[in-house]
Amino acid sequence: MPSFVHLYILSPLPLFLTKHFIKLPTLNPLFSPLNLHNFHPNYNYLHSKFVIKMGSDGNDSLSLDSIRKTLIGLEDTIVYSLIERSKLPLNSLAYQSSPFPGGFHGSLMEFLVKGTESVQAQGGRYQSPEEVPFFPDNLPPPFVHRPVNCWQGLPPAAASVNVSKNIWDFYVNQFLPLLAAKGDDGNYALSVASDLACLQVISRRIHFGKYVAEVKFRNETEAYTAAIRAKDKNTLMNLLTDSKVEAMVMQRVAKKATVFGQEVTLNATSNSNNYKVDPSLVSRLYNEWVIPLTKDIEVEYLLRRLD
Ligand SMILES: O=C(O)C(=O)C[C@]1(C(=O)O)C=C[C@@H](O)C=C1
Repeated sequence: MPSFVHLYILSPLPLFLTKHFIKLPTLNPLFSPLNLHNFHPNYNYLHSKFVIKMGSDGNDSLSLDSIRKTLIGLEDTIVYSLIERSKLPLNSLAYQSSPFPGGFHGSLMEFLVKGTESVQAQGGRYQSPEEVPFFPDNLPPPFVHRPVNCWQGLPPAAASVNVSKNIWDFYVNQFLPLLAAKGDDGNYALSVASDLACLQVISRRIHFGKYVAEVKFRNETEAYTAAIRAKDKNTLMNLLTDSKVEAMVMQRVAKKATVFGQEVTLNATSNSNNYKVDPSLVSRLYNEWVIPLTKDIEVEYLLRRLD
């Protein structure tokens, strides 16, 4: 004997009511726990193991070629971000420590970067090994969890190495005065926003060295294992160094600076050697800081690879 409840469920009435009168709460799919736990995109169900995916960059397998493609893509972003920062003068007041209302003591740059990182951490930014905050202490927990959890496959001790302090120091104290012209136009917050864009992409590029090191370790496990066990930094550095690739990288970034940074005018007689950012400075950035720090990250990663 069908009850009233049965009739109600079987009738089109619930559908009609839900459609027209009852507003179900719509959860942002980013925050839904279903997004996290039902299905793990890095899990290879056929072979029962995690495979490392590279996340947002479109390359989803761990090979030297695919990682180098990502590094090449990041070159573009680095050159564009340098072009943006070079439009503003140095604005050195933004980098000098002073007391702020509310008890904060530091530079305007530190103040703004800490605040931005705190918001970005909540939005789920620092959840993969290539995304490293400059001020990791007391960051709030994320309320967005990235579904493609690309750190799953890297050994946690090795994945946690970072050179953020060195990146910050060379950028603020050595590189920025070469990039930005002397002067002060009062656009402090804008300058720092541009700095942070530069710093974040440079840091991402350098910390991608963790994946490079992982692939190199997998390709030549025996040789790397011996050097790791002997804690032999020099041998590790020699094993991972490819001077030809380094030379190509430096040439390519200089070329990108000439192509992306040329003045575009309708006047055929304009001076085509007037670049927005000096190509030799971009090459120098890579030669003196980006490549050496990437190699440091690779060595540090390898030293902890077997922990
Ligand atoms: O492509 C590699 O094999 C890397 O390790 C990256 C990189 C670089 O930073 O560009 C670093 C070390 C090598 O000597 C060559 C290039």
